[in-house]
Amino acid sequence: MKLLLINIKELLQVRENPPSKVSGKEMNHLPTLKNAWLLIKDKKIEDFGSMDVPPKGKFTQILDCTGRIVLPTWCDSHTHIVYAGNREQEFVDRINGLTYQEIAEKGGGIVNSAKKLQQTSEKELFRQSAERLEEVIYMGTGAIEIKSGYGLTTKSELKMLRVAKKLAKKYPIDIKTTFLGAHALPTEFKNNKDGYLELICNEMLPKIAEEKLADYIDIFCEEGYFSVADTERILSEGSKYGLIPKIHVNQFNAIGGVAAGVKHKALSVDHLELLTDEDIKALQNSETIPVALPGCSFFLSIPYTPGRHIIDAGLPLALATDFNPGSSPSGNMNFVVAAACIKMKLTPEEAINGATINGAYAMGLSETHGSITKGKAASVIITEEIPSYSFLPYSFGTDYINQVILNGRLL
Ligand SMILES: N=CN[C@@H](CCC(=O)O)C(=O)O
Ligand SMILES: [Zn+2]
Repeated sequence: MKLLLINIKELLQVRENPPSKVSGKEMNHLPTLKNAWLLIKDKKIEDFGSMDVPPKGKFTQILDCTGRIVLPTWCDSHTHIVYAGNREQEFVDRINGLTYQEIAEKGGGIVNSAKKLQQTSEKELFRQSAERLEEVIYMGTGAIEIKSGYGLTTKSELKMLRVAKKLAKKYPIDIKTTFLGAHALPTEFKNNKDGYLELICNEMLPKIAEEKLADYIDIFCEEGYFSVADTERILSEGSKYGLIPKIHVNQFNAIGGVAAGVKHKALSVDHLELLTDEDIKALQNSETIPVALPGCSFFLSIPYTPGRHIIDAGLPLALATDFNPGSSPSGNMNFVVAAACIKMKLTPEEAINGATINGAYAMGLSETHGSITKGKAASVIITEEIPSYSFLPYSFGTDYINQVILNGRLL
């Protein structure tokens, strides 16, 4: 199967020898090729070039992309799309004056989602999650990370991860999974945090490792949830099973979790709505990538991650949706890119790098995703006819995706 895209107005993120991530000033550079063609062979990118030198040979299908921009699909490195029901009542409660923390203290929040998920069968959980996955695929997401963390019992955490694995089997999108048992204290362990941590370490982790259900280990390092010491313990325990750390940190308070993440060689530290100079220092000279989740800031009306400051400090930055029922019920990476430009003052080039090549890095997919490179996955977005790539974040809220190709498959 050879699929040829011709007359592409502009092919974005074209890299012959792609770096694993881009940092600081490099983030403002988005390599492109105007008036281009792209050749896809089976599931991979075979070649690309200028229409001045068109490719020779026979092709199964030719797509004329006149006026359209083509770019790698979004890499959404932080989601919780496997969940049951929704939490729109909490949304209304917040409009009426309660804070996210107050709602959690009253038994809402993560524990509320856990209650719903525990009562939902695996089949129904799959059905609900598949609907969301299909939605994000058509919005241009070609690789996605999915966390557990709404189970909070061994049975339900396993149920979530099994559903994520089944989604990976059924859909052409690339999926990485993360075990987030330490997302909140379940009601039964309200006054026994150590007991719950024991359960995670002695029961959940061995089972998850045995069934090979997760690539990463995560924890919500935050006041009222898990401390830095808990974080260190869970990350080292996960590492014993080969799970690479990725953490939720600095969402509401900066308590030293970023340095702990770096110390444990976390692949990413996510949220960072609050960031200290010490955090920035800890991240410099590390391989850990900061991940901003502007959809969460928008939805909860909390500060935006200081992305401008992070990039100006020479660091890389990835962008993700945090799609979840409580703090960001949207998996729209197009909106995330727009919000990063509008609210975090990223240039369109920085935002597109954050959502493609750096997103791929934040989910361990640098080798196969995030750029238009020979041999990488043929997962691309074909836009509608638009004047320039800056038009995508500029016209926030409007869908300008014409077609999505995932691993060579035209959807
Ligand atoms: N902050 C922790 N976890 C999720 C939200 C969980 C929820 O409210 O259901 C997040 O990334 O925002
Ligand atoms: Zn999250």
